Amino acid sequence: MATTLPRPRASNSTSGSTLPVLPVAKTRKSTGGLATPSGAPASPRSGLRAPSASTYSGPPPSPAPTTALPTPKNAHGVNSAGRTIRKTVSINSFPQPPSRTATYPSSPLSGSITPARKARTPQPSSKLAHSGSGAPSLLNGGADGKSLMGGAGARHSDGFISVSSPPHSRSSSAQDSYSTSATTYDDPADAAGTSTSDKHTSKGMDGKGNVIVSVRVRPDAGGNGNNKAEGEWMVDGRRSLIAYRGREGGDYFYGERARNPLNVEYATDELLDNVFTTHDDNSRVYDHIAKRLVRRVMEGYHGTVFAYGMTGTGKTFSMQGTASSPGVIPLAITDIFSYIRETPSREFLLRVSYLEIYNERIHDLLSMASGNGTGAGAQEEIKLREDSKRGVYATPLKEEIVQSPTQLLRVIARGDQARRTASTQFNARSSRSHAVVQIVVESRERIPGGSGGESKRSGILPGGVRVSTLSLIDLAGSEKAAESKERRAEGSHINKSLLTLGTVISKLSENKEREGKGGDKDAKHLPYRDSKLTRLLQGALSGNSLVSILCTIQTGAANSAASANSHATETLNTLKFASRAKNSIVSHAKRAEEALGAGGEGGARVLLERYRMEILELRTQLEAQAKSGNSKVEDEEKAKDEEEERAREKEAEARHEEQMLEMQLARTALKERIDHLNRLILSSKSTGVNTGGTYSSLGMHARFSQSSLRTSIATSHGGHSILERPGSMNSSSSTIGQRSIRKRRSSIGEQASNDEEDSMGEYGDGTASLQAQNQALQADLADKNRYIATLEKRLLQARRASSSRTSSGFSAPHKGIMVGEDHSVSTLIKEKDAEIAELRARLEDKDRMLTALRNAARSRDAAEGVDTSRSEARSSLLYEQAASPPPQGALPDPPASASKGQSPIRKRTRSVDEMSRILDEMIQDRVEAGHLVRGARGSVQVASDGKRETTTEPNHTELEPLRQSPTSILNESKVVLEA
Ligand SMILES: Nc1ncnc2c1ncn2[C@@H]1O[C@H](COP(=O)(O)OP(=O)(O)OP(=O)(O)O)[C@@H](O)[C@H]1O
Repeated sequence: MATTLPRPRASNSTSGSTLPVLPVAKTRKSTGGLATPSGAPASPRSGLRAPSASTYSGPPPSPAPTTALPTPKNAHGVNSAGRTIRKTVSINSFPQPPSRTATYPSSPLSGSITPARKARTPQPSSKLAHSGSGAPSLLNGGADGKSLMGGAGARHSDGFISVSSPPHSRSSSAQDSYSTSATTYDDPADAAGTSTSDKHTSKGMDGKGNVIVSVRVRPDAGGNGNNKAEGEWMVDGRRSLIAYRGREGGDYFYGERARNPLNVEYATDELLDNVFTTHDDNSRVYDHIAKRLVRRVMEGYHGTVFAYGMTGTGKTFSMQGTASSPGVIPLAITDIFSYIRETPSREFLLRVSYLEIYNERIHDLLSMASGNGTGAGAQEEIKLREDSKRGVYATPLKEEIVQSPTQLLRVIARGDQARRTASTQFNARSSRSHAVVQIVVESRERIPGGSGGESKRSGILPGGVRVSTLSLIDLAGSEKAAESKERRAEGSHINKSLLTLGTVISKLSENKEREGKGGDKDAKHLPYRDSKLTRLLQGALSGNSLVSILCTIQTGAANSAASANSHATETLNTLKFASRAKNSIVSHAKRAEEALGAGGEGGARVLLERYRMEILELRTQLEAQAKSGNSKVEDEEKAKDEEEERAREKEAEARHEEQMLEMQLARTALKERIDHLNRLILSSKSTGVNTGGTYSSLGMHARFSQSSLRTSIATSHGGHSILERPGSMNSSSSTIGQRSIRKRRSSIGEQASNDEEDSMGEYGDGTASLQAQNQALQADLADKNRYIATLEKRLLQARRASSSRTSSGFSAPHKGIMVGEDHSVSTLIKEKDAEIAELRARLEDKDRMLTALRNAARSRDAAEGVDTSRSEARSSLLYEQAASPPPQGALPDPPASASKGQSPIRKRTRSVDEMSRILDEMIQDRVEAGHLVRGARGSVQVASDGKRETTTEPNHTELEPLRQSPTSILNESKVVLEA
């Protein structure tokens, strides 16, 4: 837009300008003191405080702006009260702007100012007449705005200003800053004739006026800017002026003065820019209209930013922006998180909701499936409620807690997707609903010391939770009747709600006017409930929050004159709305009170408090768990150790038991063995067995073969002839018989003194001797049987133990030991089996011996009745057959009487012979089997060591080693067990 400002004229006449005098709007009363009369009492500076020297460390402040400001040549137009009385003002009345290259002080709204910049003397631009007021404004005070996008955007307000955005500085405090609240709009409130300056000064005195109204001009789509309609408009961003030269034209001034006595940034009464030209980008717009407000919200104030304007004029573009030029919403989000990052003294919780009002119905954009509101049908109806703490709010509404800018942007983008848009005559993607993003900021003070302190929290915090809300609203655009029915229906709802908004603002203005006049307390009814939009905005409009209204217009128009006219009318309506809003909304926003605990505004809604409590609770639980966990772990370890110990003990016990059993078994076996051997020894010493032993020995002799007998005799007697000569069996037998008798005689003789009975039995009563032998053998048999029974019992025990050990041995960890033990046991069993077999064999022998003895006894009895002569003959034959006289010491010569008849001695001799023969046969069997070796002098020996055990008949020779060294046998058994 090639708007050029006319050169300032000497007088601020309301006419005579190069441009037609702007028509005086009905409601418009003053331009707000566009020209500040020289020395006018209503100087914007009035009431300003000088920067505090104590707080200012930079270069000396610039001279008082008033001195720098050119004195307006016409002081008229301001009545005695300082109120602008001009109804209209021609743009020609503006002072001559400085040259295009003039550098203006950076807008305080656009960022912090370096001391050098601060010290800069206001340039002529600041001398421009304006209607800035001195009303302090929280929104203007901070003035730390700097474009997050780099802030390098040059101001090309119609080519007049080229100012780089000052560097961004978070450190510049927005607190306690003030700004003038200015309006150029002659609204009804000014009807009383008070000068704008005065009015704003008074506003500044009462601390109100936290409202920013800005106007943004959208570039023409064609970009030529040469059409007639556009030519009727003049936009001076530097002076925050929009002038229309068409019908019902006028000047609309939106400038403000920034004052910040507490902050050196704004040492002077600088003009704040609230009119954005087609060259201003989103970043700059954000810096001026929302940055400070966002900061205030972070500090605990409620804030509302909304874009108002005709369809297609750039509301959505300003609020959302594009990827390359983010709008108010994304930039606010960035600033919110920057603030959190740079405020370590507090902790924050953010939750966001996003709703739209479409056809007078509220829809939750975060609960809807994306796709132009297609999911709306499934939604529960959302209603507006009001309570004293929260004001008016929509419910039920989904709120999402967000932790990063990206997350927050994503949530909002999701809502955007669900928002209803449609193509209209003026906008290919026209928003068909009012969209409200609400970001709830909860914050609370943190205990100094960071996380370390946090961990020491006891749940009692120094301050409560502050809850503030930032509402970012993109209104649907007002529009003329559309062609489509649907669009018309939408349009009528949109228009109705916007009309209600306008009405509310008008009435607010009227009320304010009444209040100003003092008396009329019957405030006009404010029709907030006439539309969902006004109802939702009720809190903001009634002054509970800081408000920034961005009105978007488009000066260019469609080609036709008719559309140009209607467009101009719409634009003028927007401008009027902006002016009225500026003047009527009186914000008395206060920092939200800190809710302590679960009370206050927060109540259940203050999630920060709830989460904090929950965290504390969980932390306590965690600590308790950790403690119990530790002790549990300790207990578990202890229990485990104990269990292991027990298992080890058990195992050791079992092993010990087994070992004990083994040892016991071994001991028992050894005992048995010793007993057995002892029994054997004892039995070998017993009288009967000893007798029998002689008997046996004789028997064995009898059974020797002749050859062996011969050899034996030859060996024994040094080759006596008696053995040399071949003899019959009988002779041999006789000889043996003689020898046996002799031996027996000698043996008996040896023992005669010890055992008379035996001697008697031998030589006196043969029957008695046989009986004794029989008894001895039976005793031996019984002994053997007992031993067998014991061994069998032991064997059974050993087998049982072996099977139990084998079964447990597989599960036991020490299988090797068990296997070894099994082996030893099996060896033992084998040994026992062999022993049993041996004993059985012995038993058999004994049986046979018994049989033989019985036979012998029977033979003796029979012999008693046999013919004596025959006996004698046999006897003589016996003696005759002997080749030589019996050796000395052998059988004694038969007494003479014996040969004379049947004497009992003879009979006995015969039966003894019989027995000897039988015994000889038995011995012979053994010898032939290789078990025995006939020794010299008729003794027998075990054939070898290995066979000693298997000797069927114990005799002196066999038992000798046992008698000598029973322990050696024990050792031998032990070795067997250990194998
Ligand atoms: N300042 C600007 N610079 C460049 N393009 C702009 C500007 N303002 C608006 N536009 C463009 O104009 C078109 C309409 O803008 P936008 O949709 O923001 O209008 P609107 O006021 O939201 O309309 P509606 O009320 O119908 O939704 C878009 O294509 C947008 O990119």
